[in-house]
Amino acid sequence: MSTTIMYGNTVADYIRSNLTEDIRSLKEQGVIPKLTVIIIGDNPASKTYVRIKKKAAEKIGITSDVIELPVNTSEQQLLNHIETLNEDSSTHGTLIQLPLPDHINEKRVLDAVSPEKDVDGFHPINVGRLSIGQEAFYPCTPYGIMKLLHYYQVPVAKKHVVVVGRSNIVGKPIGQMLLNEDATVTYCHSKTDNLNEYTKQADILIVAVGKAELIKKKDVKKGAVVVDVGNTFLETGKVVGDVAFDEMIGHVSFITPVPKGVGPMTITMLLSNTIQAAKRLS
Ligand SMILES: Nc1nc(=O)c2c([nH]1)NC[C@@H]1CN(c3ccc(C(=O)N[C@@H](CCC(=O)O)C(=O)O)cc3)C=[N+]21
Repeated sequence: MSTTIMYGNTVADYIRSNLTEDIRSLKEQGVIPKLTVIIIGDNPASKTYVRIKKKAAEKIGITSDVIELPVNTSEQQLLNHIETLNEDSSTHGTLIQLPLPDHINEKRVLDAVSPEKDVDGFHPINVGRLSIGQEAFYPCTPYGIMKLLHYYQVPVAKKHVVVVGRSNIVGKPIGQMLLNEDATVTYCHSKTDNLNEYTKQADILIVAVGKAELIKKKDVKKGAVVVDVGNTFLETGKVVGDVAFDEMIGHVSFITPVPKGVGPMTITMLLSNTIQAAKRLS
């Protein structure tokens, strides 16, 4: 079995070069797309991600503002910042970096972002629109996975997709996007008994759990397509996914690596959503 590695960074470069065209035509109309990221506290992983987002935005010509707030910021202060951004016509996308500190209610905060500027696709309006197949901001990671599967021409209709993980950010929405493309979808999660009885049945296996190398060769059908959404920083500084990658080579038909797999696609779809927001708002 020959294994194709689905490189997100390659697809990301391709999509970003198309986005550059969109930015050029927006600029001709006098619109400079702008993304504002709010980060609270000093979680090192969050800081890394925010740095990656800012750099990627500026590289293709999206203005990027980062509002850094101290860890003791109150929920009300955060809501005030969000309200200011909702009213600010120079900002098209607002992203609240997660996770938030424990004293802040995530739901109230995400609900406060204007759905028109919700480039993360986390507002209930956008979640609802996705679930009934309407146009919406799609959450960046699952949206990026769909683009990756399309780019590598992986057929989805009628395939049995097994999603491991049921987060609002990845697991649930990727299942819905695949359902919208006529896949048969099974969700597994932390309370699923005998997980590998399900994973072994997958034509396409999406793993979004956050446990380093949870999924081994014995858990995956020969010739399956594997998408690894994990991103665990080991103490050695290495980043690994939820799938034991090396064992899968020669066993599966397609697989995403970590790093350079889903991560760069997430960032790319954030840029794409920001440009969409700028187009719709201007
Ligand atoms: N409001 C919000 N929106 C998010 O989209 C969001 C978030 N909060 N909180 C955290 C997660 C995580 N996330 C990643 C983005 C890029 C990489 C990425 O590009 N990773 C590189 C490796 C990173 C490295 O090498 O340091 C790669 O996979 O090649 C990973 C993870 C976005 N998230």
